[in-house]
Amino acid sequence: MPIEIKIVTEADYDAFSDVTDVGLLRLQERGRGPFRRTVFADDIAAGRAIGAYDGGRVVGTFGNYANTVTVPGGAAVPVSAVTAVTVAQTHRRRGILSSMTAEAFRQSADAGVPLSMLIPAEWPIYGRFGYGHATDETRYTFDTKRCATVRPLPGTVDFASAPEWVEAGRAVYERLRVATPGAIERRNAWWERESGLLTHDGRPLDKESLFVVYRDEAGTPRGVANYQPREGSWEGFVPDNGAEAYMIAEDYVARVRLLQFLWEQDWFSSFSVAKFPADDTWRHLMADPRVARQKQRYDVLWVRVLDVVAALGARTYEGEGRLVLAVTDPDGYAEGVYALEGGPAGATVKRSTETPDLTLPVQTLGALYLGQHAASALARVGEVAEEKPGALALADRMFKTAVPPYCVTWF
Ligand SMILES: CC(=O)SCCNC(=O)CCNC(=O)[C@H](O)C(C)(C)COP(=O)(O)OP(=O)(O)OC[C@H]1O[C@@H](n2cnc3c(N)ncnc32)[C@H](O)[C@@H]1OP(=O)(O)O
Repeated sequence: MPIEIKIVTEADYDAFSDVTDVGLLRLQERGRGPFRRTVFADDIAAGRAIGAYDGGRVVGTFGNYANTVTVPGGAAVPVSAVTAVTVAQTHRRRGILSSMTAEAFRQSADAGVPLSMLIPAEWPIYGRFGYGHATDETRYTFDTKRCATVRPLPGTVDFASAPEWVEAGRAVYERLRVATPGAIERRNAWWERESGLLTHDGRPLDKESLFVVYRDEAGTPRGVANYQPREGSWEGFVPDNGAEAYMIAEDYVARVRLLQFLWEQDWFSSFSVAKFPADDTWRHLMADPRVARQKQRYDVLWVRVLDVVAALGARTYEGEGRLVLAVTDPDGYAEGVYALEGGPAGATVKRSTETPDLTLPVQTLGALYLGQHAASALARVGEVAEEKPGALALADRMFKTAVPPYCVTWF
C-alpha cells in the first residue's frame, strides 16, 4: 500500500503522539496524547500536524507549528517551527521524511510563511532540504570554590514559588525575545510546562527544582533560573554536591549574578548550565573566567528560507550596502537572483536580472540569515562564491551581527 501524507486530525493525534515518542526513543512518554492535544490544540486545528499513513496507521510525524522568530533589527517574522519529526523504525529510508518535508514546505509557502526552522537531532539530516546551520549554544561547568566576580555586582537573587517564577520569567523572556535574533515566542503553556506546574498526568513536578529570580537595583526582574541539586559522594565527610541549572538572563550582569548565587552556595563544589548563548562576554564579569569551563559548543537552530524577498526584507543590516545575490534551490522556493539594498534602518529586496555579486545555495542563505557566520569564512569552505571582488567583505559587514544570534528556547 502506498504511503499517504495527510493532515493529522484530532482523532488521530494520540497515535501521532505515541509514534513520535517511539521514534525519539522516549518510551516512557507514550500515552501523553490527550495532554498534548490540549497543549497544541491551535496547531492541530490549523492542520499543522502532518502525518504519514500506511493504510490507517500513522508511521511518520512532522509538527509544522506556527511561531515567529526575531530577526536582526527586532522584527518578529512568521516561521514554521518544525518539531516532532519521526518515521517509524519499520519504515525508514523509503523517502517518508522527504515527502512530509515537501508537504510542510507547500503548507508554509501557501500560508505566506517565509521561513522554516528546526533543531536537528543529527547534523546530516536536514541540509539536503535546504536548511543551514544558524545558531550555536554552549554548556559550562563551574568550579565553585574558585569563582568570584571582578567587582561587586548590583541587584538581589531570591527564591520564588513556581507560579511567581513563571510570572517573572515571562516578563524577562518577552524583553529578551524582542531583542534577540533567533528567539521565538514561548507558546503552548511553555512556562507552566518548564516549571512543572502543568504536567501530562496532573503530578506536579515543581518540587523537583528550586526557582530563583534576579532583580536589578530598581526591583525589576532581569533573570530567572531553576536548578536541581545533585547529591555528592561526601568522601572523607567533605561536601561535594553539584547542580544542574537552567537560566535566562536579559543582560550580562543578570547572568553572572545568577551564577554567583549558585557558586556561593555551601556544599556545591561544581555545577553545570546548558543552553548558554554563544556570546560569552559575561565571562568578563568574572575575576578568573577560566574557571568557567566551556564543556560543549553545539549547533542548535537551522534555518530554511522559503521566501527570499520577505525574509531578507524583514531584517536590518549592521553595515550599509547593496548586493546582488544568486540563490540556488533545487526545490524552487528560494531560487532566483535578488537585489538587496540594506542598512541599520531596514532593507528593500527585489528580484533582479543583474549579474550576481555572490552565488550561494539556499542552505548558506539560511546560515547567514540570523547573523551567525561571516560570508567570507563560508566562502573559504566552498559554501558561497564571490562573483565580484569585494562582495564577500560587504556581505560580512551586512549580514554578520556583532552579537551572535541565540535561539534561547528549545522546541
Ligand atoms: C526537528 C526534529 O524533530 S529532529 C528529529 C529527527 N528525528 C529523529 O532523529 C528520530 C529518529 N530518526 C527518524 O525518525 C528517521 O530516521 C528520520 C526522520 C531522521 C529520517 O526519516 P526517513 O523517512 O528515513 O528519511 P528519508 O527516507 O526521507 O531520507 C531522505 C534522505 O535523507 C537521508 N537520511 C535520513 N535520515 C538520515 C540520518 N539520520 N542521517 C543521515 N542521512 C539521513 C536518507 O539517507 C536519504 O538520503 P538520499 O536522499 O540520499 O537517499
